[in-house]
Amino acid sequence: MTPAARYAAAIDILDRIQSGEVAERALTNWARSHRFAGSKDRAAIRDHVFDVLRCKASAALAGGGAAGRALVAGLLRLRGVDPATIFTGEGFAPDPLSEVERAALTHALPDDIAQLDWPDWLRDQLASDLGADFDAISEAMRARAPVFLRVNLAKTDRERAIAALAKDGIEATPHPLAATALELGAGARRIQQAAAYKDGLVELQDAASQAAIASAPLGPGERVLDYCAGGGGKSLALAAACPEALIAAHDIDAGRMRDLPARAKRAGAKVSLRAPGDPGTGYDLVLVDAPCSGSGTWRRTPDAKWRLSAARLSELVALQSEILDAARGFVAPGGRLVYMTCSLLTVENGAQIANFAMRHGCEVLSQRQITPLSGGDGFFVAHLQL
Ligand SMILES: C[S@@+](CC[C@H](N)C(=O)[O-])C[C@H]1O[C@@H](n2cnc3c(N)ncnc32)[C@H](O)[C@@H]1O
Repeated sequence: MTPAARYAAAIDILDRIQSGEVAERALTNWARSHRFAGSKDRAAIRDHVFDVLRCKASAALAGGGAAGRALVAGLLRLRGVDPATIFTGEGFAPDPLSEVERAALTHALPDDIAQLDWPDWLRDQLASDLGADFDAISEAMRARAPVFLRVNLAKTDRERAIAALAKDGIEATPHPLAATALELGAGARRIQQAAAYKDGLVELQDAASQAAIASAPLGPGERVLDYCAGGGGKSLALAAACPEALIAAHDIDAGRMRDLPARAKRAGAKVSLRAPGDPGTGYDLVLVDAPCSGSGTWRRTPDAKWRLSAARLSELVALQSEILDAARGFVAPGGRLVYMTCSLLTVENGAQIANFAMRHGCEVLSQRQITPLSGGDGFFVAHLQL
């Protein structure tokens, strides 16, 4: 496909998303009905769609409308590319711009246009929560997120992992957020085919998650429960950080942990699985990586940004509070609770923890809000002494 034809495909897919289809499904359905598109085409089209979704409101303003054509033309304009060079109508390129469309592309844009790319109902809350960093974070959230790896210290070290990745043509550099973090450059898309990945020397994990795990040092023989383990990313990171700790993984949905045994085998990690509703008790440390808005990860899942509602956020806050109360019961006397979210919102983070500490009269040992200004996702971690 030509570069312009890929934009035409993105317009088609954006129209489907704008009419209510979930982004991933719209991309899959498009690929199924356009079998001629190769993997490079599909990757480029996906990038265009996600680039627009990250900046959907500002692209709509710049392009003069909310349909796929206006969104793509608006994004090109925001990037300093003349949309007329893509909308040529030649081959499979989008049809030429009409006069009305051209006129819509000329009006002036506000200086603080990045602030538009938050849901309207959430903007003031985020502005208040993020304070002086609001503008810079608004801008950062409109760019693609880097790809990060966690070096599996149980099998290798950072320098050897970098050398192993280089053999497969993948460029990796240490990232300051965590001692285990590598940021990928050229070749990042091939990571799952790389020997270093297949051999468990590295895992895909955001640098901010790695920093949060590094803040929870474990001792040999300590009993740890990863209460909301999901796919097990945090369990594996804990096991790599302290192979002598006894890690148990639990999730209310056993299906979410389906791949964990295979991932643990590849990583050479020992993680025992608990049945849903039977997490066990008497743990030295209970980790709650809670279900949340995901607002810190919206660079990777921009569709979710526009789908979150105020009602859903309230439900999540109530669920986090219930989960924390339940998790408290699994901690041994004198043990610790570590709470994490990939959210930027105080209501899910600092306020959630302050309420919990007040309800149960426990001490907040530390808390940290990581933002995309550090390079990784937005992430929150708090340590509580019970
Ligand atoms: C943010 S995800 C966890 C991600 C995971 N820790 C990782 O690193 O890949 C939150 C998880 O909490 C689980 N969950 C939701 N409600 C729960 C509950 N009441 N008790 C335990 N787990 C729950 C969800 O099934 C989901 O897998």
